[in-house]
Amino acid sequence: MTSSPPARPATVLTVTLNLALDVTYVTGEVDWDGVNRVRSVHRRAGGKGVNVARVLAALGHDVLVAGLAGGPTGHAVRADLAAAGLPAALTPVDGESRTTLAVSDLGSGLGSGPGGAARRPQRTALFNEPGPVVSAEELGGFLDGFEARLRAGGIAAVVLSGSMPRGVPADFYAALARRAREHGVPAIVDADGEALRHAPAGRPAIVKPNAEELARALAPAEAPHRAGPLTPREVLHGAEALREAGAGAVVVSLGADGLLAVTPGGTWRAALPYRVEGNPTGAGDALVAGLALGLVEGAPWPDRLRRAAALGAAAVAAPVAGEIDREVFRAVLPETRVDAVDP
Ligand SMILES: O=P(O)(O)OC[C@H]1O[C@](O)(CO)[C@@H](O)[C@H]1O
Repeated sequence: MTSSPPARPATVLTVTLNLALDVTYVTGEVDWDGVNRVRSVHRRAGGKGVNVARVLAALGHDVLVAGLAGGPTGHAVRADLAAAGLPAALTPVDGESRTTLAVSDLGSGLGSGPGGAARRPQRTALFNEPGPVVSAEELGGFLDGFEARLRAGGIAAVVLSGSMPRGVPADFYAALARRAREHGVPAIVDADGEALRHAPAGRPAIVKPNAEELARALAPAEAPHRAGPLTPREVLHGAEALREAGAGAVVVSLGADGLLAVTPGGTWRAALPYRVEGNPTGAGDALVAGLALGLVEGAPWPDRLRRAAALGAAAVAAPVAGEIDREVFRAVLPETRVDAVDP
C-alpha cells in the first residue's frame, strides 16, 4: 500500500514589529501653502508584513500575522485584522502603535480625458511615525511566542518586514532569521539601514532591499547618503556583496524597472512590459509576497521572479497598500520578461 506524502506546511508567518494604522488620503493636486480637500480616506491595519499577508491571503494562502501592538491604535489594528479575516498573534506592548499617512495626489488634469490638458502623473508622499518604544521584556515576550510557533510546526516560511520600533536592536531580524533556520524554516528579510546591514548574518533565504536601501546599506555607516542613484552595475555588485555576507539570495526591487535577483541558481533581471500608473505604496510588499510564494512552492527562480515583479506592478494599480489589481496582475504576468544577467 502506498501512502501519500504529508501535506506541505503552508502557513507563511509575517512579522511586523512596527505595526501601523495606515491612513491613505486621496487628494487632488496638493497645495503645500494652502488648504487641501481630501477626496477619499482609507484606514486599515498596515505595516509591511501586514501588507505581505494581505496579498498572500488574497492569493489563497494561509498566513499568520505576528508583531507588537499597543494602545488605542494597536486596538484598531487588531480589530481591522480580525475584520479582514487575517489570523494574528500580536504581542501586547505598553506604548502606542503608530499611524502612517500616505497622501496620494491624483495629479493635475484629472478627468480631462484624451486630448485634454496634459496630465501630471499621480504622486504619493509617505509620512511614517517612528512607533512606540519597546522594552526588553516586551521583546522577550515576542521572541518566546515566535519560538513557540516555530516549535509547533506548520510554518513554511517567515517574512520579516519593515522598520523596527525604538528599543529593538538592529540585529533582531538576523536573530529571528537564525532561529527560523534552526527550525528548518526559511526567512525573507525586507529591511532598511542597520537592520539590513545585519540581516545577512542570520543567513536568511532571501533579502529584499530596494535600490535606495541597498545604497544606504553599502555606504559607510558614517556617510549613508550618496549623490544620485546606484548604477545597474553597482546594484549588481551590492546584491552580490549581501549574498557573500550570508543571504541565500538577494532580490533588489527597482520600482517601475522591475527587479534584479542574485540567487544560488543564477542572476536575473525581471522587467515589466510597461509602466503601471498609480500608488506605489506597498508594491515592494506585494513583490515580497510573490517571493514568499515561490519559496514555499519551490518554484524555479525565473517563475518566482516573474510573478513577484508582476505582483509589484499589480499593487501599484491598486489604491492602497496591501491590495493588488488582479486584472493588471493577469495582464502583466505573461508579458514580464525574465532575462539572465552575466555576473
Ligand atoms: O515600517 P516602515 O518602513 O515604516 O513601513 C511601513 C509603511 O510601509 C508600507 O507597508 C508600505 O510598504 C505602509 O503600509 C506603511 O505601513
